[in-house]
Amino acid sequence: MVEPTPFILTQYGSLENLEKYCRDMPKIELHAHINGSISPETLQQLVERKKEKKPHLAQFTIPKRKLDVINEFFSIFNVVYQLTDDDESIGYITESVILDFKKDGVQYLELRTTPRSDKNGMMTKESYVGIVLSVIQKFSYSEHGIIVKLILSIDRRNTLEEAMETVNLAIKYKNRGVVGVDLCGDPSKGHIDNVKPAFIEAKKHGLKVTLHFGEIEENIPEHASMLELSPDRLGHATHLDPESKDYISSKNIPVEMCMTSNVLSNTVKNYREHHIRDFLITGYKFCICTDDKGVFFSDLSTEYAIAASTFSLDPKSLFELSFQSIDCIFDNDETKLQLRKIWNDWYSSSKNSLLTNVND
Ligand SMILES: CNc1ncnc2c1ncn2[C@@H]1O[C@H](COP(=O)(O)O)[C@@H](O)[C@H]1O
Ligand SMILES: [Zn+2]
Repeated sequence: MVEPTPFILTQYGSLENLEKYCRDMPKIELHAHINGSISPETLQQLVERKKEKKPHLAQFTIPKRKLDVINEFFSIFNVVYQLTDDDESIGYITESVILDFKKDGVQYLELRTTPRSDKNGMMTKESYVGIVLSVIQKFSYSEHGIIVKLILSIDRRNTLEEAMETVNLAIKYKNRGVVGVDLCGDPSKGHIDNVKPAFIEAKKHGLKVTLHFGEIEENIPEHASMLELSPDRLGHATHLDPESKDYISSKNIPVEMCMTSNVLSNTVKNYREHHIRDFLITGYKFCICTDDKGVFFSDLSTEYAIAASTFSLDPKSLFELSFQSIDCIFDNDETKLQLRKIWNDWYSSSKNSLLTNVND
């Protein structure tokens, strides 16, 4: 994974130094699905809570392996959702996921999640959003050193009615932490056109839009329709047709890059062939993200370390990548200014000897 290449050893001294540098550096996470980001420890606690009522879940753990095809990935959520099927567990996982990111040095976090209801009407999509937001609102930069915002996800299998319900919640809670909407889910199911009017409605109300885009080659025929929505960011953008490439470069659309997620779900062969390579060459904008740090066992600082060792990125280049993510956030310009100051202060602080060496 993180290789101690001669470049890394020259630039950072050791692998441990690289990992420490990546942890200490202020970071931004813009592509993290709440239910895919639950740590193995938190998942175990959920199993303990539920196993009396649901004994079939007692042995559940997330398997650590590379998938043959990405479709296999989504069945994991059939089980995870049985562990997170009430307001209390949703609040619990939201808090633990935020604390995990904070511990890893994330200072601005956009979580995303698909509102769900349960069969008995105890949890509604609105109560789901309400509980996630109530946890998010507990965190402030002045007190906790992290800003957290929310994106509501629409699953590709949703009907237009379901998608509209999610967008209406996003509109209702726009000034209470929701900054945008997302299209996610099994890329081999559904079609953008089934839910497109919901995204048009979201845009009309000033919400930002991000779309999982080109995760598999079969998604290419949908690209033109997706780009008509003027998305503010794209997720993955692994398989790009020439028109999408032109669009991304001419409009400078940031792409959320999730290396380990792509490699383990087998949409990218290996780290070296990850399309970050092309983006580094062309200068297209991207931000390093995790996608599902719980399912893929890789936190954001590890993703930065993997990028450094795969593409020979020195400390200054890594910092610049993190700094560039500030331009990609969905929150307002005031927050961007605040973050730029925090990042610049960290950069100029002499505390980080690695960076000082590089600057000298
Ligand atoms: C691996 N690449 C991916 N591609 C597409 N959708 C993904 C995904 N990883 C996760 N999700 C989406 O996020 C949901 C879980 O979090 P939430 O219940 O929303 O918090 C999954 O059900 C799936 O729809
Ligand atoms: Zn995703």
